[in-house]
Amino acid sequence: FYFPSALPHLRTSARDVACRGWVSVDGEYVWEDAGVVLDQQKEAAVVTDAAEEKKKLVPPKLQSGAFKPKQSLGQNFLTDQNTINRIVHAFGKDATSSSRSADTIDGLVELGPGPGALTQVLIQEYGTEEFRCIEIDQRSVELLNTQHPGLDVRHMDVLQVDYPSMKKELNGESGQGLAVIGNLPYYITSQILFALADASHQDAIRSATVTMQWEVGERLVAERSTKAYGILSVVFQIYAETRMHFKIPPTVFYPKPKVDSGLVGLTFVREEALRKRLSGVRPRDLRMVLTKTFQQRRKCVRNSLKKLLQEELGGDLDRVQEVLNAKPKLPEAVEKLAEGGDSFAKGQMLPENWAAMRPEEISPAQFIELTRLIYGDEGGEKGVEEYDLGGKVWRKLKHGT
Ligand SMILES: C[S@@+](CC[C@H](N)C(=O)[O-])C[C@H]1O[C@@H](n2cnc3c(N)ncnc32)[C@H](O)[C@@H]1O
Repeated sequence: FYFPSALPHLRTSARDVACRGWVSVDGEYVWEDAGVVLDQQKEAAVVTDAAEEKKKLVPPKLQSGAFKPKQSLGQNFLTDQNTINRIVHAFGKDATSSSRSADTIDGLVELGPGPGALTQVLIQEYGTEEFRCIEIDQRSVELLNTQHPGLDVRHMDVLQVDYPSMKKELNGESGQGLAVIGNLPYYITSQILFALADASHQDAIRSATVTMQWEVGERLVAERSTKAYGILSVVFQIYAETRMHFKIPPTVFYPKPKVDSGLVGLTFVREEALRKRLSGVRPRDLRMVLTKTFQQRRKCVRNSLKKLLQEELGGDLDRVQEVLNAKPKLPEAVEKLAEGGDSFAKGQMLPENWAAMRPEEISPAQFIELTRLIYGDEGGEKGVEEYDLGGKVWRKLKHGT
């Protein structure tokens, strides 16, 4: 940032453009803004090129002293317009990529808009009609209501959002699903992501473009046999296509976090495709297998699953041995998919020595087969097209009723 005192030689207007930023006053940070910005933005309205218009935006001004960031709410506000624009651009790509047919976004949800750095660009690009914001801090709700009167800002905890209802509200039963964006509060990143996975059981989520601590992002996109590979990798690589867009340094936030961040994009597979991937395996059984195996990631799955199997099979040791020596076999439907070239189904078969493998060596698709060996599947009455995938499987129960 540049500050007026450092730029005495500039013409007033040029200096005013440059002198916006956080300045320390009496040991407290306040947002300094020269006041000519709004006029300049009005002038910019004559520029017809949308990208050019975005460049003219500046992160929102906060009333000095009125909105001190709260660490307890994970408040690290974006202060760099270029980063903000890049995040919104990546969001557009995630929300319209491959697995969904329409390329228009008809339900947009921002999680934790704070003072509205992303919000104002999103409004410029997509309008307010099909846009919802979820924010727990009343100060931000008031600020956004004043600045964007047409916008629907809900004062609530992001972990209590009912995404399927919101999808119905915004785009009816048959819509494309919600496109989610957020510079997330890092203290609840994985709970937010798991809530999205749960909502995707009802086809409510189309995509999520979210910032997070760099290391958490690495786990989401990690390949097997790497240090970062774990439960997050398995779950989200089954439920979505995941990508790391770019690294975000601490310097573009106020206050600066102690860690690097990353922007991660998830394009959720549609419910129908998710059912094909799970092929009758219940998500809650998968969760149990993942928890038990990754709890002891150095051990082979034979050892970590023995106890689970004993519990499940009422202590019958012969049955336990039988399952641990079982030869994997794909269900017919999955075999057909694999023959037809479905790349997920192709990689689903477990090798014969599966019990001697460590969890980090087992791919997301193979974890589905491992779960089938332990728990069986819903091959029964309802068939794989209809069985209940569950409402709150992945997210911690303590966060909801
Ligand atoms: C990292 S800040 C991002 C703010 C703004 N989007 C930006 O980029 O400058 C996270 C935001 O999430 C909000 N938040 C924190 N916990 C929340 C919760 N449980 N439910 C809803 N919003 C929450 C904070 O108040 C804050 O505004």
